[in-house]
Amino acid sequence: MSFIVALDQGTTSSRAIAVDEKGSILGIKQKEFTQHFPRSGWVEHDANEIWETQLEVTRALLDSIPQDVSQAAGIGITNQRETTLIWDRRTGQPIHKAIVWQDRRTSPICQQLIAQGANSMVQEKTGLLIDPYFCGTKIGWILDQVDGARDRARSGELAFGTIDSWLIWNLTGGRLHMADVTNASRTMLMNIHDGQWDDELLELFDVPRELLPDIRPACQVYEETEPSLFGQAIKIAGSAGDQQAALFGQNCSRPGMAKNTYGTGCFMLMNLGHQPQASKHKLLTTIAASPDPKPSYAFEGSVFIAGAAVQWLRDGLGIIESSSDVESLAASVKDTDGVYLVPAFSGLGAPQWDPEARGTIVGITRGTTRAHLARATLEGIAFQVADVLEAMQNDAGEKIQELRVDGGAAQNDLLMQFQADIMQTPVVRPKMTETTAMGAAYLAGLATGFFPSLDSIESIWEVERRFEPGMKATEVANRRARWAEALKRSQHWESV
Ligand SMILES: Nc1ncnc2c1ncn2[C@@H]1O[C@H](COP(=O)(O)OP(=O)(O)O)[C@@H](O)[C@H]1O
Ligand SMILES: O=P(O)(O)OC[C@H](O)CO
Repeated sequence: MSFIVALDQGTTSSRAIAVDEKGSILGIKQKEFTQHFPRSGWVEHDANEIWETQLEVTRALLDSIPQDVSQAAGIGITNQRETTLIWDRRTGQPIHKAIVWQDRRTSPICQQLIAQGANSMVQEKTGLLIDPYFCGTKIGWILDQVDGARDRARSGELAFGTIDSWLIWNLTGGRLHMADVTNASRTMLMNIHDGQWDDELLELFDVPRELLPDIRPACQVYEETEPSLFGQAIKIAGSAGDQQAALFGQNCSRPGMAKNTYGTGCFMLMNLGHQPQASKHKLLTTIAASPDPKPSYAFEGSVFIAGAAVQWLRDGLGIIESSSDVESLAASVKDTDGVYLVPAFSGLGAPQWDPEARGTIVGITRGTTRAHLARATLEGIAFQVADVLEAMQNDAGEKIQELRVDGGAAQNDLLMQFQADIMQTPVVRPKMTETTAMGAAYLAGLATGFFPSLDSIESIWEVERRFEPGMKATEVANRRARWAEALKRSQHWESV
């Protein structure tokens, strides 16, 4: 029986998953890797460690399943997006650690570009808003900081890539330097209307074209892996940024369908079909993953801190032992007793886009306990998501019928119920929780013919639980007004 391998290279771990033609998972291997925080607001990854952990889990997966490597129909890749890497084409060695999507070091450069009035051109071409989140200013930072890098970039000695590019480069032994179009749409260098690198953007961010990979569709047989890596060559047949892969894995195939992933951050995407609408409410327009050669688009609201706030309760405050303990602790009190927690630990993403915001807790009294803080943390995640949903509905001009959810924190029933209540929209959790990896597996499976058609994958998606909104409208309005006040107090904090 043949199978597909999905490589899911996330912010905190590298994973490999094998899937059969019914969409059942044959095996999963996962390994965490080191997070580097060299300064306040900086986050880096060692790209060699990313590749080594990805290779290790893939080999371990292939060893653990009964099938032989020769039965692997293809590999699909999905990855943390925007994380920026430059390496030497000759040695294959990075010239600097990868600058992670969460990193805020280029905030002053972004503010300068915004002050110059560059935002409207950038938004019109890329669907993005100028922010340190994206690759453009990160590439410039590395080229300016590493001795001789700009000259070497111009002479074609260096290669830039997001993590999809880096994995494919290594999987092919340096034969292929490509980025899939969904990842390329997050660099701030690609025009989403023609799917090409854009000269005006390259000039604005001072990025030499010689650095850049070829842009390829998300669903295509690109190349084969180096035979020595897994004992024999396997086709690399699909690649998408993890949030676009999750939208595809959640079967949000029709315009208006939306999903939200609760991982380190929260990422809500809504299918726009073939129409690249511009947001009026500070959402992003991005390329969606699709087997259709005609480009598909999505609105995205990116929230930087979600599950990471629960990790902070665990590692920073030490008030829970594991992330899942937050649910019982939060459920031990009936409400937050007026406490609001805004988890703006690395600024605010959508819909505020305020890199100067910082985390805030308001409403603390002598009676506040760790349980109230735990509950306020979960509610803070949900309020951010509700703000994004509202912006998305305003942009779309229609109500989103249901929100499909996935990611680590989507397992938290209390959070999901509060989410449905505060958005007044049903929340639907599927049985298959590995939607990101499944999205990559579907892309590779469709490109190789392993999955014969879109219909064959649609039947794989099934509901596990539906959370119906139950809170009274007056209470929702009151809670959201209080949240808006708390949010105001966190904004612009660094520049106050
Ligand atoms: N039961 C839970 N309640 C709330 N948060 C949780 C729970 N379980 C896991 N998390 C959070 O989910 C995140 C991990 O989810 P995952 O989807 O693996 O994230 P990522 O892909 O960003 O690494 C962590 O930040 C963790 O704190
Ligand atoms: O690796 P994740 O799941 O935290 O996702 C990160 C996003 O792709 C960042 O844009």
